[in-house]
Amino acid sequence: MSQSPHEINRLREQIALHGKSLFDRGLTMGSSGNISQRLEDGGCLMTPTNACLGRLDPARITRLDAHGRVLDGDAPTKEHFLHRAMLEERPSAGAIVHLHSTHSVAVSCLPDINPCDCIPPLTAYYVMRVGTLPLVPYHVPGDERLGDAVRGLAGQHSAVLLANHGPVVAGKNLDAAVYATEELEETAKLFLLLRGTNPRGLTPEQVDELNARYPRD
Ligand SMILES: O=C(O)[C@@H](O)C(=O)COP(=O)(O)O
Ligand SMILES: [Zn+2]
Repeated sequence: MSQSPHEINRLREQIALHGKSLFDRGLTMGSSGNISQRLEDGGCLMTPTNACLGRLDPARITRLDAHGRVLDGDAPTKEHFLHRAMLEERPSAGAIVHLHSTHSVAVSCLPDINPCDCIPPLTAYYVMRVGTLPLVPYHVPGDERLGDAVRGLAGQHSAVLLANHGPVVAGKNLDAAVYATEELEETAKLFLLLRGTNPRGLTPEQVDELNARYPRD
């Protein structure tokens, strides 16, 4: 099964619209960040490498087939391994967002975070959208080993934090992936604001109740 050219063009436009919105709000800078969208034929759309998310040309967004071969558009993001790993390990995910959002990156550089879960469950919405957030050990951007490291975690987690780099977040569609990335960034800001105050987070029972009532994709 595959989508019509009209539907694929609509998805390309959605990527460009979300990219501009994220960039305009300072959630990623320069040519940092990348977005992917699963297609029904097993392929996907990805933002091109070195492209500014604020000025994406929908026609130049890369389309890859199910084997990762470029069908059209510019050369894909250097993080194509990472996006493909996340999409392959999370069949329920329709889209992936990676940003260099400042507060999330700041958390990814802290020496004393829990690598199994970098941000505690401070709010209900964070638990509903992100859940647990493991830290992926540092690798050079675009290194295939980043894809392997993400592959090991993506089955269990819809979001991961690349050490000294930034978040990678999956959602059932692009809207959901963007909203979850935004929620992660806001919660990272809260976490940094609250550091040193011993904040009261949600209890394990409260987290369990949220997970039962609002399962993530
Ligand atoms: O941090 C990096 O270099 C990449 O992860 C990134 O954010 C932008 O790379 P491209 O998508 O290849 O431009
Ligand atoms: Zn990056």
